[in-house]
Amino acid sequence: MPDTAIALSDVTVRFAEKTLAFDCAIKAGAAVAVVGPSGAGKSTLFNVIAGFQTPASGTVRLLGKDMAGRDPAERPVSIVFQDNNLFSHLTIADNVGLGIDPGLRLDAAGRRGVSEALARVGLGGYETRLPGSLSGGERQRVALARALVRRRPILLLDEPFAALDPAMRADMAALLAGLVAETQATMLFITHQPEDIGRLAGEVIYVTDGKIRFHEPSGDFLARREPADIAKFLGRSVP
Ligand SMILES: Nc1ncnc2c1ncn2[C@@H]1O[C@H](COP(=O)(O)OP(=O)(O)OP(=O)(O)O)[C@@H](O)[C@H]1O
Repeated sequence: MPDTAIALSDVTVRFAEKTLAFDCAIKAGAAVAVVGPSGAGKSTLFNVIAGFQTPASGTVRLLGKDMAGRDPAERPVSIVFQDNNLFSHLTIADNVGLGIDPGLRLDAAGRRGVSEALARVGLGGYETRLPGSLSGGERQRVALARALVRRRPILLLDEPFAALDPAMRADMAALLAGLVAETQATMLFITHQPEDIGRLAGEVIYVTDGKIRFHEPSGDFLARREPADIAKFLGRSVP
């Protein structure tokens, strides 16, 4: 596998009101927290990597290959959206099975993969239940199981902890840390909570105003006393 999992060079995204610009290189196997204020461009960065947003210019290379013209399904990426996107009328097993085949034509190995992924996220035995009977945290884990069955080497998680209470946040972080260690996936996750960085990330990308302002080891980021917006985010008193 190439050393660099994700490389964005001179990527720009133009919306009516603003232009966003991304440059970064992320090593294979890295666990990266993507943080920054609301509206900074974090989700757009994910959409560019996953192929839901086509850049106006620049190059997106994943695992050494140029992704120009490749649809999301053709990329080595799984993305878990913030609102987890489960279909309320489908069972949990079918919701996960969609990750293997959008037409839900699963053979025995596929069905076994679904059950294994559910067990992996702590939801063994939930196969026949419907999303409406699950808690927010459980639904989030179903979405994660659906991403896992796709077995893509790059995993993007948009606020995986948002719907979880503090104890469940710690459980989810431990689960994700175990998964990354086991699968050697490259994982990026968006969070608004500094404690998630220390739990899970080796490095931090700080996005503000449509740009990657810092990309550095988690320890360096968590020790920052400036600039003021990061000190505030980290809960330090700002003079
Ligand atoms: N499809 C779109 N059309 C126009 N503007 C957009 C579109 N998608 C995003 N934007 C704008 O681009 C900027 C970045 O949005 P983005 O959703 O990436 O931010 P974010 O950092 O993920 O925010 P949050 O933390 O609130 O989810 C925002 O100003 C947003 O309004």
